[in-house]
Amino acid sequence: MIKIDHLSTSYTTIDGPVHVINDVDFEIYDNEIFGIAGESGCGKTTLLKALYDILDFPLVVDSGKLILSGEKNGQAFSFETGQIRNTWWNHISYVPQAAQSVLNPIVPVKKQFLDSIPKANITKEPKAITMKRISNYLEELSLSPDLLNAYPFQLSGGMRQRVIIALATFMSPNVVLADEPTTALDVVVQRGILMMLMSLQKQLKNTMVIVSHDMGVHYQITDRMGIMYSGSMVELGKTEDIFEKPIHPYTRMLVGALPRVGDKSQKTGIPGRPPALTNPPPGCRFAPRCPKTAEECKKSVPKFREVEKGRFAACHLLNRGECRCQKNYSK
Ligand SMILES: Nc1ncnc2c1ncn2[C@@H]1O[C@H](COP(=O)(O)OP(=O)(O)OP(=O)(O)O)[C@@H](O)[C@H]1O
Repeated sequence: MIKIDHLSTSYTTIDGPVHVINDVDFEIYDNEIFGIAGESGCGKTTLLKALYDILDFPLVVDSGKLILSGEKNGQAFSFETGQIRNTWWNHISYVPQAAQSVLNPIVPVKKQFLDSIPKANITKEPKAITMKRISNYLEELSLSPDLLNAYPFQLSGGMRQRVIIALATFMSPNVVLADEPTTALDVVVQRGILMMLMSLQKQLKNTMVIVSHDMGVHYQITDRMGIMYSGSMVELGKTEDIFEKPIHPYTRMLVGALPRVGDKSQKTGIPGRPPALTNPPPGCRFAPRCPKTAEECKKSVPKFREVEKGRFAACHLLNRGECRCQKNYSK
């Protein structure tokens, strides 16, 4: 499980701190695919970096912490912010954005695989055995072991993405974080990557956290999801509930903008733009774009709270019983 405990982070810039994650507080459970959605620049990648403990200058934690805990091979573990990096690959791994360009193009895949295995694990067995395990693992993922002798520049984008996912999951980490795993791939390859992630999660029975701005990706593979807006979590719940009964006006507009089979009505985007994180409005940050803005929304920040069991949202309208939407999207 990952507990995100009232986490706030900022980037240090010459013009002062840019507050990107603001009092984010939720849990990601064991054995689930959790999605994080939201417009470009809302802080999805920053949150994922914090989950992976890439909290290096200029990104700093202002308050709160993260706890990664669980059990692996019968052994309980618990790591906090600052310690999580000591267990990279073993308990948590990361498929970064634009992962296809993460592999060194002129180093054979085999060497990159071996380099990714923590030293403590690799010295326990002869290299030939490790290589055999890697080959077997690739075969399990329907990838040819011949890939190990290839250089990344010889592989297609989709194949490089599969190799990165294989690398990230080889040590059976409890948590795999994937940032936009299907971006920049054609739809057929995208589907293959999504299927690969889903079947890996079933096989490893671990937790996957998928960041994507593509609501279709969340609809297809996530069990629960969180919607971020301007550095905060505005809604969280089971994916099917988010699509069927969105609560927050932002989620309603996101879901309402999706094309549906048989629906010929013209789709409109969300008017306006998210506020600059350097100069956000007081109160609810969505208020300037919200069709239901009230005076209260302009003055105070709505609390992110449990609205019904397992369902969280941050909206003043909830107090007035107005934040409900008709069933409009079924899974
Ligand atoms: N190193 C940095 N210094 C200052 N600001 C940064 C830095 N990195 C990111 N930011 C700012 O933090 C905000 C959130 O960025 P982040 O990459 O987390 O968003 P995102 O939701 O993942 O966006 P995208 O979907 O486009 O990847 C953006 O406004 C971005 O400009």
